[in-house]
This record gives sequence, structure tokens and C-alpha cells, in this order.
Amino acid sequence: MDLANQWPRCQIAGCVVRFCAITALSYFTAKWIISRVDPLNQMKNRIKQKAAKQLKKLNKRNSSGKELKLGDLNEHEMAIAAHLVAPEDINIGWRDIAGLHKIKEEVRDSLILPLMHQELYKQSRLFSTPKGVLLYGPPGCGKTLIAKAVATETQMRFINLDVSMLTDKWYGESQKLAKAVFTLAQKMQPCIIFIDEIDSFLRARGNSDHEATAMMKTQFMMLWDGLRTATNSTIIVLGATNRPQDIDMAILRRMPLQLHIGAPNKAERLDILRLILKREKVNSSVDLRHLAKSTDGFSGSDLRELCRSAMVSHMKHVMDEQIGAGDAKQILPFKFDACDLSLNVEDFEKSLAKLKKSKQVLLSKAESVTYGEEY
Ligand SMILES: Nc1ncnc2c1ncn2[C@@H]1O[C@H](COP(=O)(O)OP(=O)(O)OP(=O)(O)O)[C@@H](O)[C@H]1O
Repeated sequence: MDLANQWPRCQIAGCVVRFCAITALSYFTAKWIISRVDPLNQMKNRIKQKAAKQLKKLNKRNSSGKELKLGDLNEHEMAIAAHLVAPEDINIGWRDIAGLHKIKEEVRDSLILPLMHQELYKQSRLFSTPKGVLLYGPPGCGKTLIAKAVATETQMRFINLDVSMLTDKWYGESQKLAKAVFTLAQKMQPCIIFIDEIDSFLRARGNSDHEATAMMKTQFMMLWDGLRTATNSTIIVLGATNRPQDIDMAILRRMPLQLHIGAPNKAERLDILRLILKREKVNSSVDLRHLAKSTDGFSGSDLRELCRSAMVSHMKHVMDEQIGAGDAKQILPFKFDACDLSLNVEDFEKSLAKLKKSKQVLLSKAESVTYGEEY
């Protein structure tokens, strides 16, 4: 009788166990499938992997011994951490910037030395390291280079803030992300928060601003203020812009050090050309002084393009001579040693004419934009 009573109970228990197992299996399978096809989840995983990679690089170089782990960060900080730039990926120092002597001196005196010798500078109540720095001037003249060199010289960590992510609908929760920028910087200080094209993000507030954007800007400023009043934090917001006149006045007030990085003059253009061509073969007939004189109005990046395009034209000439209409694979290895790879006057002349022409086209297209007058 007892046995007969127990038998159905065992069956019931078996059924319950099977039911639970099937339910659990279905749940985890469904979860796995959703995680595989959900784009948001996939993006979060990518961010996590990228953040982990960047943190690993940072920790490897960290001499203070204080490691920052992925587990120390919340979801929003992780999204920002994916935009960290490891020191080995920056690799730009003063030696990589030609000209701009006054700017370098100013940055050294007002920023680098005070950051590197904080104890000494703290002795004076008159001095405080600027928590906000603005680099402004025409495009391609070295603003980003200066920002990177500051990070390298001071060995500070570098968040290259991609402002579009703060307003991106995929990330959502703009305000939490804005907060995460500062909390992450706090966790890994000394740290530079670099905002390129800061005018596009923190432009003068207007009625046309979306409510969420306006709130995020306000929050950003509040967090920045927290930084400015904290005496023991070593976090600097470094902004770069081509259009300083578009930046909100309240933001400009938070950036006491404002440096104009203008177009290079003749002597600076010569320095830049020498730096760019340092490791290239250049024929002795090429007069770099003359080239510097003929490139009035060129930015550093225009000069780089000039040299690159001269090299392209030279290589084309070499290839035409070597290969002609022949088969590249067959002929190249045999005559390679005989090639003259030195850039010559003709290469530069061709490249200069091409660049001047394209600059002219650009200028006529953007007649209303007159950078020179704005500064
Ligand atoms: N002073 C300089 N010395 C050496 N190279 C320079 C200099 N200025 C510009 N360059 C060259 O131009 C490139 C662009 O410079 P950079 O990105 O710093 O310009 P930018 O002012 O930040 O421009 P944008 O406003 O377009 O962001 C550099 O990678 C470098 O090759």
C-alpha cells in the first residue's frame, strides 16, 4: 500500500524536475539567442572588450602600482573607458612639433611644470593649475599635437572624448555618461579629458537646444565646477576648436588658459618641412627655404600633404620608368636597387600646384568662412 502511494509521488517529483530543467534550458537558450541578435547587447560587449583592452595597456604602464580594473567601473564609465588612449598609442612629444615655440613655452610654464611639481607650486596661494585649457585656431595647425604632447610630457592619462557618444541614442542616458566622464577621470587621475571641436558640444546655449542636450551641458558644467573647487584633483579639461566664438561664455570662463595656435609663419613652415622630411631622401637641389616661402597660408597638415603628394608623384615617376607598360610583378624586383627615391624639385612643384589649386576651390566654396579675421 505504502509502495503504491509513493510511486505516483516519485513520478510527480520526476515530472517537476523535468519541467524545471526544460524551463531553465528554454530560459537560458532564449537569453543566449537574444544576446546574440540584440544590437545593443552586442555593442555593450564590444565596449566592454575595448575598455578591458585599454585598461590593460594603462595598467601595464602604470608606475604608481594602483591598478584600475574593469570591475571598478560602472556601465557608463566603461563606455567612456573605451575611449581611453594608452600612452604608447599617443607617442607624441615636443620633438614631434615644429615651431610654435611661444606656445610650447607657455604650456610648459603654466601647465606642465605646475603639474609635475605640484608640491612646490602649492606653496603660493596666488597660483593654481588651470583646470580648463582652450586651444583655438585654424584647422591643421597643431592643436591636437599640443594636447597629446602635454599628456606625454606629464605622463597623464588621456580620455579622447568623442562627444557624439554623449548624445548618441544607442548609448542613451546622456547625463549619466557625462557624469561618468568625470568619475572615471577621478578614478584614474592624473588625467586629461580632451574634447576636440568643443564648440560643437558646448556651444552657446539657445532656445533650439533639445531639452536633454541642454540638461547634459548644465550637468557637464556642474561636474566641471566640482573639479575646479577640488584642490586635490589632477584632472584637466583640454578643449580644441576652430570656432572659439561659438563656445558658450560660461564654458570659456571655465578655461582660464586660452592659447591661440595660429597658422605657421615662414620660419615655422621651414621647421615643419624639415621635421616631416627628416627621414626621407630629398635631392640637394630642393630648396626648403624657397618652399617655405611659397607656402604662405599653409597649415602644418597642408605641408604634410604637400610632402606626401610629392612622394606619390615621385613614386609614380619611378614606377613608370621601371615598369612602363610591363608586368609589375615580374620587373620590379630586378630593378629596384637602381631606383632614385630622392624627392626632387619637380615633385614638389607638381604637388604645390595641385594643392594650391585644391585650396583655391575650397576657398571659393567657403567664401563666408574667413578664419583669419575671427582671431
Ligand atoms: N607644428 C607642427 N609640427 C609638425 N607637424 C604639424 C604641426 N602642425 C600640424 N602638423 C601636422 O598636421 C597634422 C594635423 O595636426 P593637428 O591634428 O594637431 O591639427 P589641429 O589643429 O588639431 O587640426 P583640427 O582643428 O583639424 O583638428 C599633424 O598630424 C601633423 O602631421
